[in-house]
Amino acid sequence: MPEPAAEPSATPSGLGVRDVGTLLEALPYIRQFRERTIVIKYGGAAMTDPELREEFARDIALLKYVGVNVVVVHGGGPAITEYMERLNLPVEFRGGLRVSDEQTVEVAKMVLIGKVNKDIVVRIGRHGQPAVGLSGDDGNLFRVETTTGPGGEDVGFVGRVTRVDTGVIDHVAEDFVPVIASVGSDEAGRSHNVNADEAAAAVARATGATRLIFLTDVAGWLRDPADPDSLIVQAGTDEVEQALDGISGGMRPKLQACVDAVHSGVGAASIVDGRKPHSVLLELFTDDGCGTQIRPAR
Ligand SMILES: Nc1ncnc2c1ncn2[C@@H]1O[C@H](COP(=O)(O)OP(=O)(O)O)[C@@H](O)[C@H]1O
Ligand SMILES: CC(=O)N[C@@H](CCC(=O)OP(=O)(O)O)C(=O)O
Repeated sequence: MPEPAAEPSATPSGLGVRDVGTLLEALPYIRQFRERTIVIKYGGAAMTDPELREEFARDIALLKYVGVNVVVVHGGGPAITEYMERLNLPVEFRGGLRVSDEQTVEVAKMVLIGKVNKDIVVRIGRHGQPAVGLSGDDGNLFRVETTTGPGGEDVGFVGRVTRVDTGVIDHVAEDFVPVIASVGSDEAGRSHNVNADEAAAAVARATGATRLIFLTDVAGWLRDPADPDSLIVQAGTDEVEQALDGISGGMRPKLQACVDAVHSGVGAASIVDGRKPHSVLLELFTDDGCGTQIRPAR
């Protein structure tokens, strides 16, 4: 069979005009985000599929390479649940937060810091940008306070981030990509489990980030959670606040985190589909973006 004819406008490298167009479209955004801080919350499906994990690491390496001060904050809820079940420990969520006794916090720390964090660090490093793993305890990064669920439910040792000391992030980010696991301690040194969406918003706020991006396992904020085509492409913080009471599951802490971040000066917060390869790059470097973007109220 004859070889398919090359696109008439293809260059000797095989790149077509359309690909060059994508690069040109990205250029003003690369310029806009150069030397700016962008916080990426990593979790959900993008973290469970090995191929997507690799693509994510490559995208983060690329961002650092083009001069973006990229900071990764990660969760790993499904991995914690898997280990809890292996250890025959009960798994319970209230208001989107894991009910965490002392043993649960211990498992969360082992899984997030020991396993998930190191996996991300190794992958980004293999793509040419050395990364450094941190938790809320490193360099006194987070101070937390015991919190309750959204309806005042007792959830045990779950922490609300009350202070972020960005010193360690600033030092690390000079040469490395900081990768932060969402655990921290209170004033008395007691370890707490922290919802990673909330940790990401706290980091974005404290670092004065230009953008905060959440990767998740749906297309974004859906008007109807059962209808994947009902994506809300853009919303003001006021619209999110009006809708919050009616939103269930993990989308609630995510949208709350978007609102908190934008209220505290982050330019925009986005929720993008982590099942789609390169969703972070599409959101940052294309005119159409990808997923839901939350902006200050008009
Ligand atoms: N209106 C909504 N739009 C999108 N997802 C929603 C909505 N309401 C509830 N959800 C649920 O929120 C989930 C995403 O939150 P979560 O599971 O915590 O994500 P992650 O693990 O990626 O942080 C979705 O898989 C979906 O089941
Ligand atoms: C208090 C609380 O719920 N902590 C979360 C921390 C991990 C997390 O948030 O992971 P995802 O972002 O992957 O959901 C948990 O234990 O699951």
